[in-house]
Amino acid sequence: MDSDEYFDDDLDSSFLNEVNAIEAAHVAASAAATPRESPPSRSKPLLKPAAMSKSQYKPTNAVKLFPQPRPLSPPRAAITEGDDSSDHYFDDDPITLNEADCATLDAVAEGRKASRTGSVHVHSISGSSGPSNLPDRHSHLLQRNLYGEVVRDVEPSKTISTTRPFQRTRSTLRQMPLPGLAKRSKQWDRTAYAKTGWRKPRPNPEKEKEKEKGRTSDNDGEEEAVEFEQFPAPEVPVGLAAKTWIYPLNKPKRDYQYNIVKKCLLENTLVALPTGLGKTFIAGVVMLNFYNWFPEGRVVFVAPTKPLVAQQIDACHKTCGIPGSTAAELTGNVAKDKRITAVW
Ligand SMILES: Nc1ncnc2c1ncn2[C@@H]1O[C@H](COP(=O)(O)OP(=O)(O)OP(=O)(O)O)[C@@H](O)[C@H]1O
Repeated sequence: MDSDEYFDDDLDSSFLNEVNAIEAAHVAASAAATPRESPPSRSKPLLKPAAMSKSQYKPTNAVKLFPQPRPLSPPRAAITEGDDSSDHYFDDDPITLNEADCATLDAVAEGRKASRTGSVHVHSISGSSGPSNLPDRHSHLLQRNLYGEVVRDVEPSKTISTTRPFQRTRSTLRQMPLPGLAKRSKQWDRTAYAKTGWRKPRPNPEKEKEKEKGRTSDNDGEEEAVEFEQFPAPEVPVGLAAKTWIYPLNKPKRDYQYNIVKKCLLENTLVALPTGLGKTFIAGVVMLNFYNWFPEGRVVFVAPTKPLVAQQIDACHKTCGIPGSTAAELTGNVAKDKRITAVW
């Protein structure tokens, strides 16, 4: 929208001429009071060629320059064609342009337009280090230092490929071992493991000697492994008490218990029964008969735990009638010298 079209509809030409005359008188008075001087040359980008009038200057398609909008714009009817009196509106504007600056602005606008359409080109602006792709009129785009010298890049900039924007590079940090992880020096051999399996640790003779010393020094507090001597199997004196055997009747008679007891008295027997079916009672009845057959002999009952040993002694006494005074409990808590006196 042109600023000259503001007052075209409502104001007639006589009124506008009158306003124009008043404004011209004010401008002449202010010009007489302060003599006008030509503005000094500026270093910042300029917007209007100094040697061009408003009618002569035509901005390109890329850069369209508009004067600063004003609340009161001169009517078109008051200005005759070819009259340069309207240039004072531009003279009041502190920004002026020369041709080189306009060309620079054109180049910037063209660059922006190209970037919107997607065709991005990165030009090398490394100065004298290589041939520049920019024409001479774009020398203003070169980066310069405070002394006006062209700043050189450390490495010449590379052209970015639009077909492959990202290029994979291997990080150097991955190749370095982490501080918490040690480098693997051994590999797991499954075949060797399948052949050998877990191996028991070899006994250390020095440690065994230390254990032996500890056992001899402290016999009361530790459980020791009991050693047994092998004796020949006893021969049953046929014709004496072995001709008869007894079976307690203080509990209901069960045929399987009775048959197992009879079998155990005549042969070596391994009894395998579910729990709670009276194995302890069967063992007590067998021990009772051998107790009667061999009054000077000894019956040894072996159990894996101390409670089972105590349970068997109680069952032999209460169920089978074997006196408890004749029974002795041998565990690891009993000293070696007391074992002989307790049993034999
Ligand atoms: N003939 C029986 N008549 C009645 N009760 C019996 C008889 N025999 C054993 N009992 C009782 O059955 C219970 C289990 O007996 P016992 O402890 O001898 O079984 P067990 O097979 O030795 O058990 P575990 O396998 O746990 O040692 C006990 O209370 C016992 O008094």
